[in-house]
Amino acid sequence: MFDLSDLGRLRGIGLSPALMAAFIQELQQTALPCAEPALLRVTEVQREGLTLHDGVQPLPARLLPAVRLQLGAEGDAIACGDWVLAERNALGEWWVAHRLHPVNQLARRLHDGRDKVERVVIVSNVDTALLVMGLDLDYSPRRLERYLALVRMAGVAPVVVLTKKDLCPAAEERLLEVQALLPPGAVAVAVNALGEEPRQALAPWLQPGQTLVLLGSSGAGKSTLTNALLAAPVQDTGANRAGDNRGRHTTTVRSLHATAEGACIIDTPGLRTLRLDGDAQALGAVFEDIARLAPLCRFRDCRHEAEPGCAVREGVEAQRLRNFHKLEREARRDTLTALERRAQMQTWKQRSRAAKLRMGDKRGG
Ligand SMILES: Nc1nc2c(ncn2[C@@H]2O[C@H](COP(=O)(O)OP(=O)(O)OP(=O)(O)O)[C@@H](O)[C@H]2O)c(=O)[nH]1
Ligand SMILES: [Zn+2]
Repeated sequence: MFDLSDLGRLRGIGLSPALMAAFIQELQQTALPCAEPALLRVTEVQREGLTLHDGVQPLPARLLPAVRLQLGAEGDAIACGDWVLAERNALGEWWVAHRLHPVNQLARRLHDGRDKVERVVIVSNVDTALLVMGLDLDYSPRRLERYLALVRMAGVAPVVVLTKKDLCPAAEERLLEVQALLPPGAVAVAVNALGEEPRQALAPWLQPGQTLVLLGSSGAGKSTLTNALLAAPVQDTGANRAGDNRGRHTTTVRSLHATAEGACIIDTPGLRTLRLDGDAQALGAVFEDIARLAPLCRFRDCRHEAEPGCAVREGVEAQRLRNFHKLEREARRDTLTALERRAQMQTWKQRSRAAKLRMGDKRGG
């Protein structure tokens, strides 16, 4: 179906074997939208057009209206990181004919006045989110909890990178403090982002075909870290745009950088201001300690605020609980549109069905 010689190139812009397998499966169930589709990755979304990448060069493209309409009807949109099938017409213009199902999406909520919330997809198909936080004044376990929750609700694996280790005498203690906030299996590292350290410390997440995004406040060290991980330093990421491809081997689209190891980093402005998409229910699930203790509260519907006999207030650090409540309020305040609410009910139902099945398994075995 595809030219296999393309696959090596696509690997360099994030095509993993797992993604490829998912796409093949999807395409076995879908009629091919065009005769000779090329598999390409979206590296930038503009108001009118898109930039696609074939692993060698950026290609300006447009979305076929039918594709836009269909995505819109599903409350979805094309985003940086998406994989698509596109075809070139007789005029040499690229048109996107099909968007392949993303394995995950980081989305953001925008409030439009009082009662309308818009979901904006920022990036798709991400393997790892590097949560970047400086060990200087930027250091805030509460903010980190927020990032961890938001990223995990989107199904993206977090790795915490504490930068400016060289400037912080308490680096080791803070690393321990952060490790205590992590879900099982997640990792935090402390580095001096100005040196070679990041590449070694992050090697497990930089395998060829991996896609990473960096999240963190301004000044946390995201650009410094990106430069430390890239095949060749990008002097000024902002100046390195699509038109500047001077035949270099590495990708030169502004928002997608290849690392020395063959992973790719997506850097998109949308990720810099963060109010990620998520609901209160899902939030509860990613604060595992709270979820674990809640059934032990005296009242079934305990909100862990002022109720007597609250096991959560007893067992969870006050600041962490306060932060949880804050995030929860935020998630609730994001009033959902009717459409979103229906979609959400559907996932909740599926989830609780799956959970019941799991419980049944446990009891049975
Ligand atoms: N000493 C030291 N300085 C660092 C380290 N990481 C980043 N810096 C410095 O911190 C400043 C901010 O780093 P940037 O990489 O620009 O931060 P950023 O997260 O990209 O910031 P925005 O682009 O505003 O989002 C720069 O002056 C870096 O040189 C580190 O590990 N050690
Ligand atoms: Zn309680």
